[in-house]
Amino acid sequence: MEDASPRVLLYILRRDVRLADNPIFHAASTNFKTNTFTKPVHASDTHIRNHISVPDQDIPSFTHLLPVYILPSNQVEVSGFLSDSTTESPYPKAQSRVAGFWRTGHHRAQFMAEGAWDLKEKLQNLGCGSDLQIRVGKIGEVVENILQWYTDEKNAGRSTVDVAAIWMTADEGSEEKEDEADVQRISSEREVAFKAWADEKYYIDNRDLPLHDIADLPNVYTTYRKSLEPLRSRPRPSIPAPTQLPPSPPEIPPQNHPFEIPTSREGLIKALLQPLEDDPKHGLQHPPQWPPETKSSHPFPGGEAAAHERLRYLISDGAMSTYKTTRNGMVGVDYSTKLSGFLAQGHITARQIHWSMMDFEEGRGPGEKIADYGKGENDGTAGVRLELLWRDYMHLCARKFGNRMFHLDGIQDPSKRTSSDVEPETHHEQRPSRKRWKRVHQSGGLGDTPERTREVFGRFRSGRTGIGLIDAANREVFLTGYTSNRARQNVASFLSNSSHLGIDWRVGAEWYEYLLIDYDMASNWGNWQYVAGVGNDPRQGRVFNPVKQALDYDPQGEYIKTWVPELRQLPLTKSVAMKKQEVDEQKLMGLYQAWRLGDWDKDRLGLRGVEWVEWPLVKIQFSVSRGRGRGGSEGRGRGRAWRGRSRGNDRGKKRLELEKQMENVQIADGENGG
Ligand SMILES: Cc1cc2nc3c(=O)[nH]c(=O)nc-3n(C[C@H](O)[C@H](O)[C@H](O)COP(=O)(O)OP(=O)(O)OC[C@H]3O[C@@H](n4cnc5c(N)ncnc54)[C@H](O)[C@@H]3O)c2cc1C
Repeated sequence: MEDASPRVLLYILRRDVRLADNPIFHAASTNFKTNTFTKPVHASDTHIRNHISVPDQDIPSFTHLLPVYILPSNQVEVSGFLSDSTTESPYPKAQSRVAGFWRTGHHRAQFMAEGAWDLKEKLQNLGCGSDLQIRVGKIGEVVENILQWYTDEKNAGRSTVDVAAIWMTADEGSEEKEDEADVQRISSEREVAFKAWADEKYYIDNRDLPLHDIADLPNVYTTYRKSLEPLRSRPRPSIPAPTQLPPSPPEIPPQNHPFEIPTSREGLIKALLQPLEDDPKHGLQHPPQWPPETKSSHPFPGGEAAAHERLRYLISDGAMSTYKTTRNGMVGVDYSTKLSGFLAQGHITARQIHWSMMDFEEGRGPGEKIADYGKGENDGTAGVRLELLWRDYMHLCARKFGNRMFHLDGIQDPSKRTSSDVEPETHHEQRPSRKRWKRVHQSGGLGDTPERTREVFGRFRSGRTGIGLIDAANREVFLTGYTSNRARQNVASFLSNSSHLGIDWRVGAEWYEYLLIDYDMASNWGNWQYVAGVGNDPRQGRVFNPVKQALDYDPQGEYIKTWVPELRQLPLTKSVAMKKQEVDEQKLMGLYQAWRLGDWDKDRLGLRGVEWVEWPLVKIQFSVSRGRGRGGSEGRGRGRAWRGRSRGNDRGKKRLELEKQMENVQIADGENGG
């Protein structure tokens, strides 16, 4: 006679919070006894894969599915979930290693909660008894508690449930790998089958890469990209969303003491945000304030539904097709896709984005009114694919270099490099000596003091350095959790480069980890390293001149005025003839660095005596002249020539020809540093 006891498949979710294109949900659906799998739901129906080959021995016999989304206590502060406010959390605070910031801030915490709740509702709406459980704690401990609870209940005669297997999706970070190893060990100790599934949220499936060993990954993105072109033919088909799943088990283990899981989306958000409210100012004397009439560039809630809504909009409104010309923008919602947060949490996959673009390119699905509809790959969709490959590349770099990503010198240890690490055409065989940074807890040996470095870093975080572009970007990211790639590059360069602040780049990366809605371990730490010049790329970092960059990418001062409202009333044009206005170069330079404003403007704007105006952290000498070529050189966006030829760049070019006189960068210090 068949054993009638419920057999549970336990699915531990981390950054795979979606129903569609999720191999685990798909396998649970198709291998469940009453398999009634029917129709997929998303636009890429034509490119779906209904059968994924999983060896039979990997599929346990199960009758119920228990999906559990765990908020890991080392990355997300969980003390807001304590059932009794007088109890202490058993876990150390989820704070960063170097600067001690919370590791997950408001913006991402809320986005994650929204994503989890969206999936919970999706599962419930399948109407087959499925649901998502949310738990907090150390992942291994949560799993152990679940297994122990079922054992105890069975021993006490209150339940007949057995856990048949544990499945989870592998992830790249070292902490994630440790959690996976813990779960595997616990499974093995308790003789429960375990399977770590490949993470399928990337553009090119790892199993299709032309790499025998991760050590073979080229250290230069361009080399990697060229080895994979044409990119459009690379992604695997996506997997449809199941319409039916095994039900949740009859008994479900509760959240372990001393925590309690709220029963509403709002309650979940509140519990996540509560510990962060203790110090809403982050120890900053002047935390950024929301500027009047300013809208976020990232107004999207988290979740699979919102991700697909955004994707559909990008395609049907044409923003995907114009991406190449708008991607260097900084103001508004549609200059770039804003899909990064969804990708980071696994609310959507890169190949789903690819297949939706493919539908458009081949004249299927939404977007009929757009000129490029049905005309194959266009500059915009090709540009998005290139970016998605950057994301893949960062994640592969994380695999190749592992924990070295977090070290001050990154992976730039000459003794560990081989000649094949060097990009042949750039002839950078000679590695420069190690870089040094000003440190926040001890002197970096550069005549700096940690007190002064902390003070400067505080002004940087507050958006009060005196450099318009940097201040706008830092205020924006603080208030919204998002800022453009262009802004991020400038900010990272400004913090870490010795000709500007020269501060330990890791505290910048930690600050971003805290703030970013789209924080992704590999993309964040990889990009910071890349700009700081400690990454695998042979060039020694990207030195961006934020004044020249503002002129190229914010030629009308729109971005700076959006986030630094103190400068909004500064007129940037002057009359040169009847009805003829011309850019007032002097004023524009004053917008980019307010110390350059004349006394009359300072008085009029109420900026006289204001610290970031009168005592900027850095003064960049930069002048404008007519009819002369641009001088100097600087980091170009990740070496992609076309990125530099932005819309803003062309406009700026028409109006102004600049001569860069950058040699004279002064780091304001001591008495005039404020
Ligand atoms: C210092 C610094 C820190 C960063 N931290 C993160 C991070 O934590 N998480 C993150 O997703 N991106 C990070 N980026 C990369 C990039 O800035 C963001 O991915 C991008 O701005 C997100 O906006 P979007 O979705 O509109 O991007 P789009 O321009 O629309 O690009 C499409 C997608 O491509 C991917 N992508 C684009 N550029 C990069 C890149 N340089 N590296 C990796 N992936 C890329 C993203 O997934 C993005 O959603 C960082 C960049 C810098 C310079």
